[in-house]
Amino acid sequence: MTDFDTFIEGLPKAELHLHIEGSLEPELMFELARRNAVAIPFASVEEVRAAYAFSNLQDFLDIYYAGADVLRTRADFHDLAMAYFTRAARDGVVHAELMFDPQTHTDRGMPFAEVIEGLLSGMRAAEAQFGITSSLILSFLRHLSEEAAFATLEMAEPWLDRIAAVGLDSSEVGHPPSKFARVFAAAREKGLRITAHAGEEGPPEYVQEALDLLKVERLDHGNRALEDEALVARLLSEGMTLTVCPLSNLKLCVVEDLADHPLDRMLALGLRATVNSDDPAYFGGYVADNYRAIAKARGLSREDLVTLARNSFTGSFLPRETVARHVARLEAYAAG
Ligand SMILES: Nc1ncnc2[nH]cnc12
Ligand SMILES: [Zn+2]
Repeated sequence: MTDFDTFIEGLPKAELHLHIEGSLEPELMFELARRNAVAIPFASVEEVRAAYAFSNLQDFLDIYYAGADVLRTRADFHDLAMAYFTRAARDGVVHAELMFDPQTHTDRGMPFAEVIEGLLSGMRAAEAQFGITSSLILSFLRHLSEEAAFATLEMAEPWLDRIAAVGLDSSEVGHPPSKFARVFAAAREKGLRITAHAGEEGPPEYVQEALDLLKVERLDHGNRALEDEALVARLLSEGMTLTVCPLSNLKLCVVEDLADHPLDRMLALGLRATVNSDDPAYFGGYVADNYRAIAKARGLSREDLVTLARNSFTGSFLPRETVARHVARLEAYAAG
């Protein structure tokens, strides 16, 4: 490992864009399939990995939702979360804001309580074992209806003090943020923070809608915002954080090659970009792999990496004082 790799792994960082269901490694998928007597259409871990060749977001989502079917109990969600934190600890993650998709589970008969209590239990165990703090982002599936999103928000009511934010994910094109304006207004009224996927495959207009109608406090992906100069100016003036996912962008063909990735252009423009893994079990890398891959592809400097890590704290939903503490520790690390 080079000094640069060691520097990346040791860099204290927050992960702000991670779908916990997307951290289900094929090995754990097989273990859970066996434990829960669920049939899966693959003979081996290698066969599962070979199936992970995607030409767009929908290709991936089809296999991602199918994979989640092995998750059947509270213990499964605990184990899933702990597997992620165990891996993230090695990558210098000190805080993670986990997205979860309740509808993927409640729609196949799992009680919301089992899902969230399993995750919360894994999050407590990770804090005790690794010192990693975390929070939850309840993500609505945008290919489903507004009514279904409202029902999910209602299910979450008893746990609202343990949910930091709501998000919006799944198939973007054809499901603009405007479809969920009323649900997000209700979530804001309940004191939840707001984020949403926009501009991954969808046009700049979807980013505009996420800002105007959902009132997002940060933007998941946001790549296509770069197509609109006025929108970039607005993101700059609002100090918006973008949760960028380089390996995801490569695997879902948002970019053809990492050498074409716009991350350093975002930084040069002054946008508050961060680096994240999105669905690491499906895209071939956890957060430090993403830092390494994009640093190599775009020739990022140590200073750029420190900026990315700093943005991960300032863009988090943590209280100001906690952010300041993390940033001070990061600056001390960067100073050597
Ligand atoms: N990259 C992504 N975009 C939209 N929805 C998702 N769900 C999980 N990963 C996603
Ligand atoms: Zn995502």
